[in-house]
Amino acid sequence: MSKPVVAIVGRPNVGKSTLFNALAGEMISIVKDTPGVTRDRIYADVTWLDKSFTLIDTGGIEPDSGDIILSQMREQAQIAIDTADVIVFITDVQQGLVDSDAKVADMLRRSQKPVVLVVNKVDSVQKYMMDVYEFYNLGIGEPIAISAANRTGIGDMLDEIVKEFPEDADTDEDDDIPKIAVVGKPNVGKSSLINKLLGEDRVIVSDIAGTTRDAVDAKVKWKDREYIFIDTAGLRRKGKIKEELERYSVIRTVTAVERADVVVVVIDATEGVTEQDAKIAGIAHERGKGVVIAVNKWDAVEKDDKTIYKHTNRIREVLAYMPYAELVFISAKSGQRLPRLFETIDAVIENQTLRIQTGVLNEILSEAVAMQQPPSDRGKRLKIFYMTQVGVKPPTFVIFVNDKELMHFSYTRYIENKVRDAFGFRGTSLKFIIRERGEKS
Ligand SMILES: Nc1nc2c(ncn2[C@@H]2O[C@H](COP(=O)(O)OP(=O)(O)OP(=O)(O)O)[C@@H](O)[C@H]2O)c(=O)[nH]1
Ligand SMILES: Nc1nc2c(ncn2[C@@H]2O[C@H](COP(=O)(O)OP(=O)(O)OP(=O)(O)O)[C@@H](O)[C@H]2O)c(=O)[nH]1
Repeated sequence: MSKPVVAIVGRPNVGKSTLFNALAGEMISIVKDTPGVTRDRIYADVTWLDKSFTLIDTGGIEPDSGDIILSQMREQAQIAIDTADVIVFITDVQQGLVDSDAKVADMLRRSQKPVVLVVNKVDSVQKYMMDVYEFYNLGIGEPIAISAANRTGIGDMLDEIVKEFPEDADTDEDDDIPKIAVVGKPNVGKSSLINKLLGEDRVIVSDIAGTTRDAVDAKVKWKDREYIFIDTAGLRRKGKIKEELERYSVIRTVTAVERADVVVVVIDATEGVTEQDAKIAGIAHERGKGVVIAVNKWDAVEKDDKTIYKHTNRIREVLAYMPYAELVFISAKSGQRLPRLFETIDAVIENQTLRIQTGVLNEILSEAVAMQQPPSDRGKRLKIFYMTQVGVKPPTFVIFVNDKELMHFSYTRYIENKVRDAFGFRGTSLKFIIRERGEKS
């Protein structure tokens, strides 16, 4: 099941960043070791009780004349309507209810998306509670009073948010069909790839209306197997400044990746791999998705017998945090090696759901421990009791030890490599959880 997406919408200065940081700072579990992934306030992974979601900030409004603010708020709200499962509309009790709030509330109400109305800066309940009731007039439900700065009311707000999540997002009738997100920088050939897949005889089927306004999911059949391709191309929205465009395309990439089983990161061979490619691939890595790097426009590269090695090495270097990623050199234009792309996607799907028996895992583990002694600290040596696989997508393992503090990142990496040597797991990240024996799961 893909994680729900929650978007924050609100006027400038109502406290969106403060709220975002409060949520992102304390309750998120992020993988911090992905180089090349800058974390600004565009998105964060939040966990509340037993629920996780992706929080996005559609932000980026310049405080300016009233008219511009309103039009930008509409734009922001539209992005939220397009991409989110739940919208958090945040207002400010100290500024009071203003006209643009009412207009945006109308828009949100018409979208029929679940909306949680939040009134911020209620630093004192006594002082402001009467003013909070005024926000009922927006007609989008009961206002929840919070103070983002003091971190009060946040739990109640999160309760309301998670209540709105779809019971089980698996109600989709296409749910057994693997979902493949095609992501990448502008102009790398994402649309060309999807068009090629749809255009050839062996691949047509239908277009199904996507969940979002301008993303179209395409159902593709290849060798009797169906796939749903999630297209993120054509993210250019007219008349937008560069920064805003970037934010929008990050949001769209994150939400597409969230829905996908496997992510095809398209890069442009004629340009070579860049930091921006690393950032985009990092979004898939952090979310534990299957990853295939499609090196496109291979037809346009002048080649000698070393070209492919040079490209491979360079990509491995820039994407060093995901050595497991599969590489395929393709041409969306000529269709070259598209069959190979499908074969690779199939293999990655299989690896994402591969389960290894505990007995077999522990044979690998004892061999690994015998070959390289676990680390020790101040006379105390790490003891590894056993390991077991507890999940898939991505394959997740728990290693039971005597003392968590003694388990170094490098030793976990060593065990990961041994597991990979034995079982491959190409194309998928692996997750390791270290637990002390006796600790509850
Ligand atoms: N009194 C009070 N002030 C708050 C609270 N939350 C945020 N603020 C203040 O409100 C101001 C705006 O907060 P931000 O979080 O930057 O607001 P924003 O909505 O992200 O603003 P933009 O980036 O312009 O869209 C800052 O000075 C915050 O310190 C609160 O709960 N109480
Ligand atoms: N030589 C060559 N050119 C290609 C190939 N694939 C795409 N192109 C060209 O690259 C340009 C961009 O292709 P698009 O498919 O529009 O790229 P995109 O990633 O969808 O771009 P956005 O919509 O901006 O995100 C076009 O001029 C294509 O003709 C390829 O395999 N070989």
